[in-house]
Amino acid sequence: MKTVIIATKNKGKAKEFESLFHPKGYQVLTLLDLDPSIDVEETGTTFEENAILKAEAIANEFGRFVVADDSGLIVDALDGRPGIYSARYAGEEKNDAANTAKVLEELEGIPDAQRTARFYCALALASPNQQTITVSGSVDGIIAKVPSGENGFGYDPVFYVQEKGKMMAEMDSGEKNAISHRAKALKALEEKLDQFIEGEE
Ligand SMILES: O=P(O)(O)OP(=O)(O)OP(=O)(O)OC[C@H]1O[C@@H](n2cnc3c(O)ncnc32)[C@H](O)[C@@H]1O
Ligand SMILES: [Mg+2]
Repeated sequence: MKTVIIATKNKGKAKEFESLFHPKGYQVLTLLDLDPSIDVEETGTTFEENAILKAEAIANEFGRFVVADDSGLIVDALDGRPGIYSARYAGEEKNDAANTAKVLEELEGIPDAQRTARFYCALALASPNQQTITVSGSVDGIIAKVPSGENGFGYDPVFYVQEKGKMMAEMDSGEKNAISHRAKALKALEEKLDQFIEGEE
């Protein structure tokens, strides 16, 4: 079986990449499998820059091609926050519930019409031998007032997707993968992946 390395330590992302890559015939390995002690500093100012930093560092570490994901929640009423700081919004411990609570608190008193947001995902594909490629995807939503749903991760329990009439965390993985920012970015990457892998051989 073909293997793809994803430069992530986020369990929620890892699960989604598995369900997205398995049907394409790839086994997924993440830093959680390979070496959880590796930590790449996310010093970029955009999702793309951070995805490139992670992908290139891990590609150089393992000497082969790697995909990295940098993603987050962009809330219009918060001037785009938490944005690239989504993982650590409420502190270094990267607590999903605390991050979500902080966003809800900051949006207190803001009516539904002004609670518009989107998830954004930048993917970088890097290798020691080739020029790095980036792609992106996004999905629009509204920040709910009360969390609901057990599925997914991160801000999914407060991200209401109007076209589906439910919260992201109320969708099963198939439903989320049909509309998510990550799935859209991966679709864009898919078109370039085969050619990139040929360049490796
Ligand atoms: O850097 P890696 O190791 O990949 O893991 P991370 O959790 O630090 O990942 P990011 O730096 O890309 O930060 C992304 C954060 O944005 C949020 N996020 C991204 N995608 C999401 C999704 O599909 N559903 C809910 N929240 C999401 C969530 O809080 C993530 O922790
Ligand atoms: Mg991170």
